[in-house]
Amino acid sequence: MIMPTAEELHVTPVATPAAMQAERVPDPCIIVIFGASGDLTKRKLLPALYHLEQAGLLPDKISVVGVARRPLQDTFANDMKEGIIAGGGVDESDPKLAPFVGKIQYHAMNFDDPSGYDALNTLLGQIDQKNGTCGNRLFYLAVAPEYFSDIIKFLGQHGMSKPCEPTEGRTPWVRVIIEKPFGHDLESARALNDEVNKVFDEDQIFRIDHYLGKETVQNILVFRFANGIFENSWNRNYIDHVEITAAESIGIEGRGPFYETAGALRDVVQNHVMELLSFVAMEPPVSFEAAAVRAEKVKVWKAVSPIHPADTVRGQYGPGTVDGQHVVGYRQEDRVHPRSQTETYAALRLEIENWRWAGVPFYIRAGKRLAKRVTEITIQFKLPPLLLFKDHEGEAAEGIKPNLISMRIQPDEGISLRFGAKVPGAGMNISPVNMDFSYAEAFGKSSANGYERLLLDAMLGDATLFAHRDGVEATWALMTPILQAWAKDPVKDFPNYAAGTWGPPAADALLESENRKWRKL
Ligand SMILES: NC(=O)C1=CN([C@@H]2O[C@H](COP(=O)(O)OP(=O)(O)OC[C@H]3O[C@@H](n4cnc5c(N)ncnc54)[C@H](OP(=O)(O)O)[C@@H]3O)[C@@H](O)[C@H]2O)C=CC1
Ligand SMILES: O=C1O[C@H](COP(=O)(O)O)[C@@H](O)[C@H](O)[C@H]1O
Repeated sequence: MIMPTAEELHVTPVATPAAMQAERVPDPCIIVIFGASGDLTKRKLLPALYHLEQAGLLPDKISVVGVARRPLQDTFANDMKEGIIAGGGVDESDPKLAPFVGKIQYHAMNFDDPSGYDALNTLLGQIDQKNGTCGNRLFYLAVAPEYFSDIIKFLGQHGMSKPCEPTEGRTPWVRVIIEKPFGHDLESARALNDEVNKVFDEDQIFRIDHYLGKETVQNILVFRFANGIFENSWNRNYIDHVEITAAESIGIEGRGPFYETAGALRDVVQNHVMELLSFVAMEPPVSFEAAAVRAEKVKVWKAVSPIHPADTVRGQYGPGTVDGQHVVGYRQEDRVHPRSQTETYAALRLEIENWRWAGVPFYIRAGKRLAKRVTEITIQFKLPPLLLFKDHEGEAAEGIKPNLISMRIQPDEGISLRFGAKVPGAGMNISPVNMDFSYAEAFGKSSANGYERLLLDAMLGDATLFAHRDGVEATWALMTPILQAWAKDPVKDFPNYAAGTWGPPAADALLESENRKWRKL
């Protein structure tokens, strides 16, 4: 039988989205990193770019231009080399290292000085001529959020936001990656979106959330939508509740001034945790194209009922012991106010009002200086309707526990399924056991930090794993009323948890009032 072609059927064939193509090498380009002497560039961005180079995923013709204020021309490349070695676990003798470092250069300017942009533009033009980077630019704003607007505005004013004319059949591109936090509440996020959209078209803008670059986060969608057995029970009929924990054992790592204006809700809940929530709760998208995935995520956030302040908990760490070391409390950290009201811990309960999730509580907690570093999503299922074996809990057994799926985002990346098994012996005793998948065991490696994948996607123009304007505003719409309620109601009991513990007792009470408990991690 002769099958009609897509054209004859009047359907547009769906190209494999860039995010799903195995071998993807971007066009020649210049990556311009604003904030190049900062912590993020050295610890994460340059090591990530180097890992891409090692994997053969960068184009041969690529240049990296670091931009910051201090005159670092003589030392910058070497500094970045050290960052790649330390942050990327790279051996100094790696033969690709020196040639890669040779592609990095530095441009000193003040972000608010217009003349610096003219000089930068000239430099980029010269690099194009010399290295054949074809006018393609990826601007990365690895800077404090107060600089986002200025840099965007000046790029626009200096004609740097628009691609140059196509030559030799090639259409050059200009893209911008904007770091988080994208705004500090709904109003400021909207204003920033407006400013950015005045200069760049939406398809040029890549709002980064590095959680989306993590393999384990992307795997939530694969687990749900590439397997036939889970999705049927992924709803209110079978699921009792969902927990999302993003626990860190580190403190604020010298970022006092930033953290004082942020706090846990803004720093990780509005972005990383909301992304996890959307992946766990979304409906299957019609394809893995950026627009389809983003649309389903936004539907989840918009379906969340307003979160009542009584369903939230704030915490701040006091002195304590982490990994056997005494650590200071938040208020004693460098450049933190001695009576700071900033929360280093946030927990909340929310519900998603749609057909799939109505009535299922989602409990979320995130914090610094907790007992251990672990990001995990737990899906707790309902007990079976008939407890056939309830009279058979012998001494050797732990009893009938609900099924759990736990997705370990990091560390020890993997997924496990808890179910009841018969304890060997004459009786009919039941104990919980686990079926476990570990990334390290299955694939011989655990996941990278997320920046590799996202940098590559931005160079390829694939925005699937980046936040869209609507999404950013939808998550801020959820967080802003909580922030406003907290601001009106100063806390009297901070610090209310000791460093190295699991957070304030009120977070336990949030679940206990509904006869539940946080899973022990
Ligand atoms: N660090 C991290 O782990 C993470 C950071 N982020 C986000 O990334 C962004 C950058 O963070 P981070 O690297 O920690 O910040 P840093 O404070 O370490 O770096 C700031 C950079 O901006 C430059 N800079 C500041 N003011 C000016 C100016 N007026 N003109 C020119 N350059 C200037 C500094 O240059 P100079 O040294 O010359 O002053 C430096 O290169 C922030 O938005 C942060 O929220 C997001 C996730 C994780
Ligand atoms: O964006 C941020 O994320 C980190 C946590 O990222 P992870 O990949 O190490 O889990 C957090 O420490 C930081 O405060 C926040 O700004």
